[in-house]
Amino acid sequence: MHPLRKLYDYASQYRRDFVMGSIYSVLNKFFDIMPEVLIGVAVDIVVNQEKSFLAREILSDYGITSTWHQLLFLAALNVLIWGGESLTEYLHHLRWRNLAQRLQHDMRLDAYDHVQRLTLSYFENRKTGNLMSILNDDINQMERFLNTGANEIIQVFCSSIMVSAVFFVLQPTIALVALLPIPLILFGAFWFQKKLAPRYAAVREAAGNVNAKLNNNLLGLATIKSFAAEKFELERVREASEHYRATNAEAIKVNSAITPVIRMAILAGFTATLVYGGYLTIHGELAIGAFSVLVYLTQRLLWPLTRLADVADMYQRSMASIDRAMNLLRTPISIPYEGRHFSPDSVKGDIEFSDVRFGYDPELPIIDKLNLSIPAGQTVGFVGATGAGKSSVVKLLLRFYQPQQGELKLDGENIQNLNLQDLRRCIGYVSQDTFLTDGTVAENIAYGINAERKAIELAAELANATDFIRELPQGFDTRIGERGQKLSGGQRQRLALARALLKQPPILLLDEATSAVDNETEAAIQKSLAIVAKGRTTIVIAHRLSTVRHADCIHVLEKGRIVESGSHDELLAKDGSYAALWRLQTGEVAITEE
Ligand SMILES: Nc1ncnc2c1ncn2[C@@H]1O[C@H](COP(=O)(O)OP(=O)(O)OP(=O)(O)O)[C@@H](O)[C@H]1O
Repeated sequence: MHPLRKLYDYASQYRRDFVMGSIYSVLNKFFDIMPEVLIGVAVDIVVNQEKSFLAREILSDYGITSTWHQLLFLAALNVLIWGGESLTEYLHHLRWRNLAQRLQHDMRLDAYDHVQRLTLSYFENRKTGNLMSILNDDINQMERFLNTGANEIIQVFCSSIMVSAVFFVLQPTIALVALLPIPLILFGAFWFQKKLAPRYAAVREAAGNVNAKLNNNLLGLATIKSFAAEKFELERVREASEHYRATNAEAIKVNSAITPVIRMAILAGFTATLVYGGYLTIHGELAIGAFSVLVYLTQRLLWPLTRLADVADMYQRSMASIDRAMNLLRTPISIPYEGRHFSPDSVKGDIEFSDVRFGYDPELPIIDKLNLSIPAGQTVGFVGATGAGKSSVVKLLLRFYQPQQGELKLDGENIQNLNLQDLRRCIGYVSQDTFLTDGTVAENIAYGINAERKAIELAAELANATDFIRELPQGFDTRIGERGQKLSGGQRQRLALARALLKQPPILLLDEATSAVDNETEAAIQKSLAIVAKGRTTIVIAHRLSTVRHADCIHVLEKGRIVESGSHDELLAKDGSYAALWRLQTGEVAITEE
């Protein structure tokens, strides 16, 4: 589908603005062309006086034939026309620019809203910087197009038609001569446009790549510095930027050729009018007034066509951008949000995995035949080698991903039938890579909810974060920098934990939530969690076995399958891989604790 068609469908609520903007543009062009016609009429009045076209055909009915009155009439008409031109100029600018502003605002918000709803796997195959460039540059380009480009296209088109009409009325043979270059010009413009389309698509892609590179590097500055890789990265940015320059150069090469080609065609039309029209006038076959109108109008007809180059350029750039933005907006959301609404308070917390099979690549399952039942209120631990699939299990529960086979149930209902946001609202999730925003400590703990200061402080207390928060310059009101970079890893983790606890969710998912804190702090957190976890279903993932040893049940995962399950003591008694891991971590021999 053509990008304009996609835009038209998208902007259905703005169709009135499109129509009104177009009407004002057309009227404005009409008023803009009229002065040239009036010049011809003025010449005609001066030359033919009482026998002028105006006197004969229009004013004689009203008894106005004197040259002076004709000129006064013409002057009044002139004022009206200029007034009309100024008014429609104001109106078309107002319409188009307001439309551009409102549409870019809506589109940016819609696109962002849509991007937020896309599944995580969508982002894994794309570069953030590229998405940023769609949300910023491409939408801005669409704004520029509507600001000026749409009006220009309409006016170039209108002036061609209007001037051609005047030509045919005045002198059809000259009209033919003068208009002869137009098909050539239009053909040339379309030909160039076709050449430009893929080039501008490549330019936008290259711009996205530069953005992606810059974005990635700015996030990884500490690593770049620690590897003294500044030069290496500069080279990589240079490569991306050079590619952008080169693709743009390709487009410029084509674009720059348009104006000269069009100019030559215009020259042919103008010369023909001048010579042939002059010849007819000298031989009395064409009135002087008509001749002067034709000469002026040839300019007016053909000259705007040189703008075709810029218009075609902007059009193609904009189409490439609109296409990218529209495609983003039309990307299907593969995990739908819709489903049965429910309140977190109504959730008991029974979780069941039955025969679940899942792989990020469906051909390569990393979880297979997973059957697991977690009764409401229990605390369950997941341990196992790195890459065994522990995090993937909780991500399935959050419906970040969809299993290829089997079912996940919450309180006996397939989670696919539940409203996605309601499901997530009843889960407190602390991920391995905590995301903190550039706000205060309190704002970060109360992320996404309205909470009183007392509740925030209590959550911080439970996450054993109060001591370090009090030592910050403004305590709970200290700003922690982008991604919380002014805090240590362990401090960040405790804020993330406090944030999950503040929600008081019926289900808690803690994925290595305390991996970065020292043993003493962890022990303190464990004590709080033992209280918090009462009445909640809690899943704890940890490499440090001391984190999960008090869980009601511990599952050992290997290559996406549960190979051992039981309490800490039962697993030690089994003397399997859990017991071996315990020995490795503690140096203790495999004896059960009595
Ligand atoms: N987004 C992803 N796309 C493709 N493969 C992935 C993705 N996330 C994880 N994997 C792969 O899936 C497997 C399981 O990963 P998962 O994160 O579930 O392991 P884990 O047991 O939690 O590991 P760790 O203890 O290191 O956190 C790994 O082989 C990993 O490489």
